[in-house]
Amino acid sequence: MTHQLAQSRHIHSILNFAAKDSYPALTPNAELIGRSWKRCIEDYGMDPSRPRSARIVTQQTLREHQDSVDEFLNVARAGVDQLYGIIAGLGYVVLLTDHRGITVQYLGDRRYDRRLRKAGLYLGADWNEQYAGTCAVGTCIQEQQALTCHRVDHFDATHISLTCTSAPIRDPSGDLLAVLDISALDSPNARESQTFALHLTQLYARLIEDAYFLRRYRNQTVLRCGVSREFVQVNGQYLFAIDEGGRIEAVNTAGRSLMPKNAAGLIDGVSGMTELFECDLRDIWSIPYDHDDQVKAFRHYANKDTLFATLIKPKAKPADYSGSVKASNDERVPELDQLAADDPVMRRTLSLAKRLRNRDVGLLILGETGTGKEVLAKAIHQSGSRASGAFIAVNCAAIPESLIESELFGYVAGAFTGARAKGMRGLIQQAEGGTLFLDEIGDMPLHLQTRLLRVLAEGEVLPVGAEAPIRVNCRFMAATHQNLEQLVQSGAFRSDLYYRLNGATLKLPSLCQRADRQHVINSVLRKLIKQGQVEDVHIRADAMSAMLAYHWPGNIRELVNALAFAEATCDNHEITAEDLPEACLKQKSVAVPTEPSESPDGRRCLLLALETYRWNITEVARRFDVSRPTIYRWLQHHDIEQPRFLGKR
Ligand SMILES: Nc1ncnc2c1ncn2[C@@H]1O[C@H](COP(=O)(O)OP(=O)(O)OP(=O)(O)O)[C@@H](O)[C@H]1O
Repeated sequence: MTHQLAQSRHIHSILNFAAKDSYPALTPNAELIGRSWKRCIEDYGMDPSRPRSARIVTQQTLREHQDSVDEFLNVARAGVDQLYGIIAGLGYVVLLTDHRGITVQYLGDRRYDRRLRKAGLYLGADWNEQYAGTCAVGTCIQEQQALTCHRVDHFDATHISLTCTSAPIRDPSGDLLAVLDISALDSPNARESQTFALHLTQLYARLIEDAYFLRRYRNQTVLRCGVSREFVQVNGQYLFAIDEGGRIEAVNTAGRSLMPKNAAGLIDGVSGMTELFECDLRDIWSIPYDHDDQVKAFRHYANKDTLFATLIKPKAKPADYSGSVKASNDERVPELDQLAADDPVMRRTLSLAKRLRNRDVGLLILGETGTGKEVLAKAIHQSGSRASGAFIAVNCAAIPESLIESELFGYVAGAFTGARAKGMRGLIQQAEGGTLFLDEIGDMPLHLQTRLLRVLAEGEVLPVGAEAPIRVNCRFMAATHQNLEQLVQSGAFRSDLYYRLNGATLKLPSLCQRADRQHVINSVLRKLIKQGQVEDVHIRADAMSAMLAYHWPGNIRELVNALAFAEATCDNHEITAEDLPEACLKQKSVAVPTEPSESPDGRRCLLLALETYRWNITEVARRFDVSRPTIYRWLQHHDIEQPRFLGKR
């Protein structure tokens, strides 16, 4: 049959499907492929009689996608190379896409470059289902499971000679991180020819996922379990990153299958190893790290299966954290590392903070109120070369305008009525040798911005009433929840001061957007216990589920208050959902909505997405599964103006 004839038959069978709503062939994937075809027709409005050519994104877009999974790609490369070594001779290519379906790593035979590129089996290819129709990568993203999309399983007639097999790779919080795919331009008609491809892709997806898990938790003890004593050290499939109290910080996909879940699919009822296995803490810590027989047997509480476990040691900490000017993002810096677990935005923020902690560039920290801007500034100060100096925090919004000047710059004796007889050293001088943190910098009056600029530009301060300036040597960090660029545009903030302060921008996501919310909740509680602000309590799973679902408008500050409240009201040292403030139980998360409704939450949610994707309307449209015109309609509806300074994307 000619390719053209095959294409027109395919189009006919899809039109037939659309009329009858049943997938034609009896295949193991029939239901799943049928669901995807339906999405293509009904949700994405695709027309099967209009095949589309493969789409390769621009170099710039590709780089943005690669940058966002940079650390993961470094780990994955070895797995992709190995897999390609196995299948290259069989005519396959290997694609690794991010969770949005953009191919960010690729290996294929250079001799067929042109054909492979044309077919979309290439670096930068967009295999999102909404663009490419039913295909292995896109449908794997939608269905969150491994599959083979063989020849006429594809929706778009352009792809019906391809055979493609994909498997999901998840991050340690269980969210989809990437998709591993092997594809070939031509293949035998029989679908069974791809059974091996499916197993191989799933195996390598797991190996890459686990390598990334071990990399992310290399500074923590990992309990590795498996069903075979002999294989547990080389291929124990269940991984649990644990803290010194045996509490589970993270779990890989296989490990998650051992955990009890509630109706919403959230891990429920278990927060520590001793609740999962019939053992106590001594049993776990008595597994010898450096011994011939490093394996111990445990029984699972629920299914009574015996699993064998081994411990993987945390990597040793470097002897000296301070002093080195060059910090790589791999380096462990405890003050900073403890602020986040596995959230991509926080990882980028902390990696930048590590690189810049010993430099005197101005840092601008952006985030909603209560997201921990001051905590981050302090951690940077404490982990940097100015740690022996003072950390002085000034809230520009909290000091009355009439006092800011004298508070910041100080004054000399007799400078004004009511001044202290001996004069006063201002906060800038008090930060000598250390760090001055200017919180809510957007509230600084214009005339004081001019004076502050002089301090930053010339390194000297002129106290009120003084005749000669005094040299100062401190680092400046500033923070705001406002849009400083917009304030600059409107003339309310000096642009020269903005550029001085903004040597680098560090972003803090709101708590409801963070993928490591569970880690934040646990670490805030541990900190409160350590500081003696609350007694030693344990969070029960129902309370944890409620807290994970709540949208935390007051961010970590609200979390601190909620935990303190819950500890005060709970019995038996155990926080249950009933002990939480009422608000936590009423409102659910707005972090992953399907559509911004007319409510204020809908507006907030749209704004969050716009900010997350830096006003890239195409990305935001993709995020909500709608078209670009719909996003523009929503902007109009919610009266949201696109900031001019970003220009059109
Ligand atoms: N990682 C953390 N661990 C424990 N507590 C934290 C953490 N981050 C923030 N907090 C607590 O949350 C509260 C708010 O933090 P912080 O003052 O740093 O936020 P902020 O963003 O500067 O707030 P604002 O914009 O209102 O000034 C404080 O009580 C702080 O101790």
